[in-house]
Amino acid sequence: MLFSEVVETSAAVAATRSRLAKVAALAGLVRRSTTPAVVSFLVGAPSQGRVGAGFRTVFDLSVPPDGEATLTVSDVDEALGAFAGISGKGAAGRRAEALAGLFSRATESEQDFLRRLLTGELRQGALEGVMLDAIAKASDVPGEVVRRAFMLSGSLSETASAALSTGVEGLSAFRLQVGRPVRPMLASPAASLPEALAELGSCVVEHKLDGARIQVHRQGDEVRVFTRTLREITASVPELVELVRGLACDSVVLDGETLALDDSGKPRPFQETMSRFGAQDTRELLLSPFFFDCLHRDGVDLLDEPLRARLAALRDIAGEHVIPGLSDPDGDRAAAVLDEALDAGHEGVMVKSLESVYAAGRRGRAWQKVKPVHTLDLVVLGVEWGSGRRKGLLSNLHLGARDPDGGPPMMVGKTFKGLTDELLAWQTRELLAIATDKSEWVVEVRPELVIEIELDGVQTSTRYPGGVALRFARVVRYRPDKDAAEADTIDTVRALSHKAGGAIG
Ligand SMILES: Nc1ncnc2c1ncn2[C@@H]1O[C@H](COP(=O)(O)OP(=O)(O)OP(=O)(O)O)[C@@H](O)[C@H]1O
Repeated sequence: MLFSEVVETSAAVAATRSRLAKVAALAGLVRRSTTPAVVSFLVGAPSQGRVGAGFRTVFDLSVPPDGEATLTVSDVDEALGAFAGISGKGAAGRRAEALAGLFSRATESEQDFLRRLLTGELRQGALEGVMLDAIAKASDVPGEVVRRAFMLSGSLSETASAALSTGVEGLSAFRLQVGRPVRPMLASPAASLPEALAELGSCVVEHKLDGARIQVHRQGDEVRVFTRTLREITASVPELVELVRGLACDSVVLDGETLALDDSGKPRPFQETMSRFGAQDTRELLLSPFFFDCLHRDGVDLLDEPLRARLAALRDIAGEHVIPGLSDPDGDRAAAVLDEALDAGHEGVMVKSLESVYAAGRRGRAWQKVKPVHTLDLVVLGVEWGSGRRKGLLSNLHLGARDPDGGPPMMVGKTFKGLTDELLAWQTRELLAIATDKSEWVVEVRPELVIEIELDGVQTSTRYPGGVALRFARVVRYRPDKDAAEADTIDTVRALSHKAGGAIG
């Protein structure tokens, strides 16, 4: 298949706002291609990862050739694979040469696509859901079956190949594999604790800790740790690896939360926990794990077992490292668990149906979160230069909600409240690094950074494109553990405006 077909389909998908049209265009291409790379290219996830700003000079130097598109998808896939394999002395120069070689064979629109693909500016992160529908359509397999296979494999191209070649049978054979992370099960907000209890019936009420999600896989002595976005962080968290190696089992997959505690056992700020996952080694701050689920134990998959059975396995294996919780409490005792969690400095509680299976990658009603403070995770679209005490610093943030159909995020408000001096300095540095346009007042940025915003409510607005605006928004923190494809959608924001007077709390 010619690479230009991928480029054209991508442009067609970007140009339409209709989800059905996007699915149809993607399905057409997936049906005609046998190369898994097509799927990765279309969702903007090249297998060799992204390149840094240094490569911009290569892009600038490459002269668009005249003439026909001749590059095939395999040509590009091979070239990028070879590029990723270059390492050692003088690697930077040789990598630049390899890219320049690829670019010299590409047409102008292909060069533009490659440039955006490699720098992460294709902005198609949210296309994942649309692509799953397209794979289902292209292979004539029910969407549910495709989605489950993807959640278990974490790979869109693997899912697409299996769907096209072996259909339902092949996809149903996908199993959890110890060592390969699965998409975490997610929670929905509860209206209130009593309502969650009434809706779920037999349930467990657990502390909701404010740390970072971890998924731990152990096979024999080998332990691997992954984040919420399935990024491997094994090397950064040796104390967790050591602890899991000491548990009494041969193989296990555990889901949980990790955070740094202070001497009195209270959680330290979220930023400090996240700093352990970065490039810097800040190991003097030890992380503690709190597990809340067990997906596999000694050769047996537990995903399809009810939570009651998974928790029994978890308590057996992880004992003192299990998150505090209470099964089948009455209303008063559940309220006491919530008070206890808040007193301990945690966010609230999770209420989970004890009969529910582990729905990987799904945000259903089986897990409900109860927190007194309402927050949204939004994408930073731009930021205004500060004045007075904040002169020289990027201050007033432009906030966007995700378009669930893969379009660009929609602005829903601005805020400069809640930013500490430290955060102001940090965001000035980080936002300038991803700037796409700078004027005297505003710096526009690539919509990549997710920020958690506390708000009093949402009101209808004619000023913003989504028709809604945040009321009294303030910054809680940045969310480096989430990417833009996981930010809250415009539908979630709009739903808040339907609450009485738009006020929440
Ligand atoms: N007992 C618990 N059970 C499940 N998750 C928990 C628990 N305690 C803390 N968590 C964390 O809470 C998260 C869900 O709540 P919340 O919506 O506040 O977090 P989020 O990361 O903003 O959103 P989400 O993960 O739902 O997209 C989980 O992903 C997990 O990291």
